[in-house]
Formats: sequence, C-alpha cells, structure tokens
Amino acid sequence: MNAPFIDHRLMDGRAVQARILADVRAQVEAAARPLGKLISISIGESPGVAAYVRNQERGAAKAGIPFEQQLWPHDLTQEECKRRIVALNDSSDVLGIILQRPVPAHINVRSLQSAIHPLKDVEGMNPASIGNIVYSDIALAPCTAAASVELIRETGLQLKGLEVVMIGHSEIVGKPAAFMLMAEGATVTVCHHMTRSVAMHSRRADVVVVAVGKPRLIGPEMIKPGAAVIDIGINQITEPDGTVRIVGDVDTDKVLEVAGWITPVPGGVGPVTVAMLMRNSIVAYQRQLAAGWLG
Ligand SMILES: NC(=O)C1=CN([C@@H]2O[C@H](COP(=O)(O)OP(=O)(O)OC[C@H]3O[C@@H](n4cnc5c(N)ncnc54)[C@H](OP(=O)(O)O)[C@@H]3O)[C@@H](O)[C@H]2O)C=CC1
Ligand SMILES: Nc1nc(=O)c2c([nH]1)NC[C@@H]1CN(c3ccc(C(=O)N[C@@H](CCC(=O)O)C(=O)O)cc3)C=[N+]21
Repeated sequence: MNAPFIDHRLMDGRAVQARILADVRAQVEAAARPLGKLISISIGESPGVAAYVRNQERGAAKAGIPFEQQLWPHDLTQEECKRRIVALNDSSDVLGIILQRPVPAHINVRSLQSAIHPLKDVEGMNPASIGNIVYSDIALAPCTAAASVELIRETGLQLKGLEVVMIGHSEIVGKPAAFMLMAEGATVTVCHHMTRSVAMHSRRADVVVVAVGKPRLIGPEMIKPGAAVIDIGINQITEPDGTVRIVGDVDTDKVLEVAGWITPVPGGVGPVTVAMLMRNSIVAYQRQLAAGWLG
C-alpha cells in the first residue's frame, strides 16, 4: 500500500496541540497543590463559541486540568454577571476564568473582562494583563494571538527581523498578535479595512497572519512565493450543493501553490488556541502559588 501523501506545506495544528498539552500535563502532574477548575463562561448561546468550548473541554481533559462550562442566560443583567465573576475570583476551587465572546448587546464586555482578577485571567484580556504585552511581557497573552506566534515558530523561521503582515486589528487577535510579534523582534505591518491596498503589503511579507472573518479574502496573488500564511479566520459557509463547511480567510487550495507553509482550517490555529489556554492556565497556577494564594 502506498504511504498517504502528506503535503509538508500544510501545518498540523493538532500535532502542535498534542505536544503542548503533553507538556502542560507534565506540569500539572508535578504541581505541588491540586489545581482548581478552569471555568468557561458563555452568556447566551452563539454558534461560533460552541465548537471552541467543546474543544476546550477535550483539551483540558488531555492536559489534566479540571474544566467546567457555565452557560449563563442571555438576559442576565450586567450587575449579576459581575457579581458571579467576583464570586469566582474569590473561590479557591477556581483556577481561572475565560469569558467567551461575543456577549449579548446589553452586556459591557470590557467591564466584565476588567472584573476577572489578573491572577485568574487565563485569557489575558483584563486591561492589566493585556497592557503587559506593551512591556513585552508575553507569558500570559490572548490565546489566539499566542497560537499564531507559536505556529510561526513552528516553521523554523527566525522571528528577529522577520517581515510580518497582520491583517485585522481586533482587540482579541490582531492587536495583541502584532505586539507579541514586535516583542519577538519582527517588523510588523498591521492592515485593516481602511488599508488602501492590503495586497501591496502582504505580497512583500515573509509571514502573513490573517484574522478578518471573510472567506477566501486572501488569494495567491497576495502572497510572496515561499511565505508562511497563518489563517486565523473561522467562517461557516454553505456550498452551492447545500453542504455547510468551516473555512478560514484564505483560499487555501490556491495559496498552497505559492506559500511555503499554510495553516489549514480546521486543524490549524484553532487546536493551538485551545493548547494556549491550557498553557496560560498553568502559568496562572504558578503565579497564584507564588502569590501565596494556594496556601
Ligand atoms: N482560531 C481562533 O482561535 C479564533 C478565530 N477567530 C476568527 O478570526 C476572525 C477574526 O476574528 P476577530 O478578530 O474577533 O474579528 P473582528 O470582527 O473583531 O475583527 C476583524 C478585523 O478585520 C478587519 N477587516 C475587515 N475587513 C477587512 C478587509 N477587507 N481587509 C482587511 N481587514 C479587514 C477589521 O478592521 P476594522 O476594525 O478597521 O473594520 C477588524 O480589525 C473570525 O473569522 C473569527 O471567527 C477569532 C478568535 C479566535
Ligand atoms: N474570549 C474569547 N476568546 C476566543 O479565543 C474566542 C472567543 N472568545 N469566542 C469564539 C472564538 C472562536 N474561537 C475558536 C477557537 C478554536 C476553535 C477550534 O478549536 N477549532 C477547530 C475545529 C472546530 C470544530 O470542531 O468544528 C479547528 O479549527 O480545527 C474554534 C474557534 C475562539 N474564540
């Protein structure tokens, strides 16, 4: 039987996840104190979040981290949400808290992110946590941004002096990723919807990182031959024949012809994002221990 054809340009996010989770598991097993629960909070249900939470649960199980999903009613008041977060901050059974986005329109998400205690902020979205990224302290950073840096490292490319074009500048992905890459010595150009010609920038990049949310936004004409393409987008599309699929922001089949490396969707950035959440959780544990919180 012939060996299956493996295209080495397609990066394997699941393999990277497995390696990181095994590393986290070893740290969990060596921990001096039992770990509290990682709490995932969703306020109301939204389609993009369910897959993430499901994979968090699986990732936590592999890492040996206790996990609890909390689905709060979509009409809970801001005050009640905040009260519950404060109670979780104060509970010694709780290792860390991640608040899934989006939240319902009546909720002020930034205010809730600020309410998560920095030592329990496993996503690094509290202003106090995310501000540290400006100081190049990137040990506890938003998981997707951290995942994109990890995947660039995985290519073997030297981050120092690397020309990176970041497309998309959201609070949770594009901006923190750009800061993290700067901290690693890359030269970073950030593009967004007002950028006159994204292609003009992306064509000269060694690495293109895309987090926009538009299927097939990035085609082969936008990529320098041999460049790495990190596709963060997660979009649900319906094919002409009615089948529903998840695709990224990159026209993967066509870009594969020019790129040196490309992350598939699914199976690329997503699984590594989950791994980063577990890595952040063990960092939070170590910080809580150092702060004398765990007795
Ligand atoms: N794999 C993972 O772990 C995760 C994946 N995602 C996915 O990544 C994608 C982006 O998410 P998120 O950052 O939260 O999204 P946002 O909608 O918050 O941000 C999208 C960004 O893209 C920019 N943009 C919009 N249109 C264009 C364009 N034509 N050219 C260049 N830039 C453009 C916007 O710029 P402006 O603000 O100027 O309009 C904005 O900065 C989504 O598909 C989401 O599902 C998100 C989080 C985690
Ligand atoms: N506060 C917050 N932080 C986030 O990082 C965040 C969020 N809210 N809200 C939702 C989006 C989306 N997101 C995903 C992460 C991994 C997968 C993932 O693991 N995807 C798998 C497959 C998913 C499937 O099973 O279909 C993959 O790409 O291979 C998906 C989606 C994080 N987000």
